[in-house]
Amino acid sequence: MPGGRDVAAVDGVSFDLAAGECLALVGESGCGKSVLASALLGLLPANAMVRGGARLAPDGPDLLTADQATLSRTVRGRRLGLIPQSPSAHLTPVRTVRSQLEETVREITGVRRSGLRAAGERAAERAAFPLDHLDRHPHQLSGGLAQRAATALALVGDAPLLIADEPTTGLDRDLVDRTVDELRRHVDDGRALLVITHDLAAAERIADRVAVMYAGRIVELTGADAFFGDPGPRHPYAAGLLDALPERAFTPIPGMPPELDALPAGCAFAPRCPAATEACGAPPTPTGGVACHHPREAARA
Ligand SMILES: Nc1ncnc2c1ncn2[C@@H]1O[C@H](COP(=O)(O)OP(=O)(O)OP(=O)(O)O)[C@@H](O)[C@H]1O
Ligand code: NI
Repeated sequence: MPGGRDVAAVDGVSFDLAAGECLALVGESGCGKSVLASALLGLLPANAMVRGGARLAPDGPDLLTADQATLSRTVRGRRLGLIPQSPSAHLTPVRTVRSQLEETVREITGVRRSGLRAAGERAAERAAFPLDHLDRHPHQLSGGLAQRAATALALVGDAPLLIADEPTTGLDRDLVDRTVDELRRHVDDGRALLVITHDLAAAERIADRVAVMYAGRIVELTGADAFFGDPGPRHPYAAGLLDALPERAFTPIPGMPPELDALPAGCAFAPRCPAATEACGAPPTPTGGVACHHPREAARA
């Protein structure tokens, strides 16, 4: 932070993700979703402090401590793919989309020169990137096209774990559905997907489980069917997110998330929580997937 203060942008987060499973990470802007993704990819700024561990396999290297050479040679793109939140920042500005796709295909899959053009075009098609735009440079692309170019690049490696940070931003609804279906295919082929999204409709369509983040912590982690259906979310913040949807109650959560350098001593959501009690002055211990002193029971029956 400016002025040399430290903030805990992500704190106490723990989850696992199996092959063939999609976990959706949801929560309001600024709650720490992208910082968590960057930590897993070793892409945090050099002055960031990270504690804990993260492994792709029980015998694999710890992603949080692995050196950059190992990460870029053996992990990123091959075992861990990323669809970044700001695709234009991750595309190389001076090269066409075609040349970036072909290079990635060649490096990761070893396709030979004679087959590269066709393989690059197949990669573009997976992300619905129009072939007649392949010879453009990133600055000649709309936000939605840059998003699809980044998605095409990330899908090339068919990595066992794909992290997609807001993969549907800037896309029309039918392209959202197409992208979501392509990502779901990645999961149904036996790979894992961590999808970060504001779009709860997309999360409902794709996820097996849902993790809700608030002020740097996971406040609820549960099955998608239970979350979106019956009995519904148990954490009041998670319930508030769903109630804010136009197709549900369309009632926003009052107030704003706290500043990370001025978190309340107890439950960070208590100042906005309709059900807060004195107990909420102490931090809640996550129990049964919910970090709340007064989780909702099966209230929607
Ligand atoms: N390099 C940094 N230095 C200081 N604070 C940072 C840094 N990077 C992120 N933050 C802070 O960490 C918090 C979490 O940011 P993050 O980008 O992870 O949010 P997010 O949940 O991905 O939000 P969005 O939905 O808008 O993408 C924010 O409050 C942000 O200001
Ligand atoms: Ni983000």
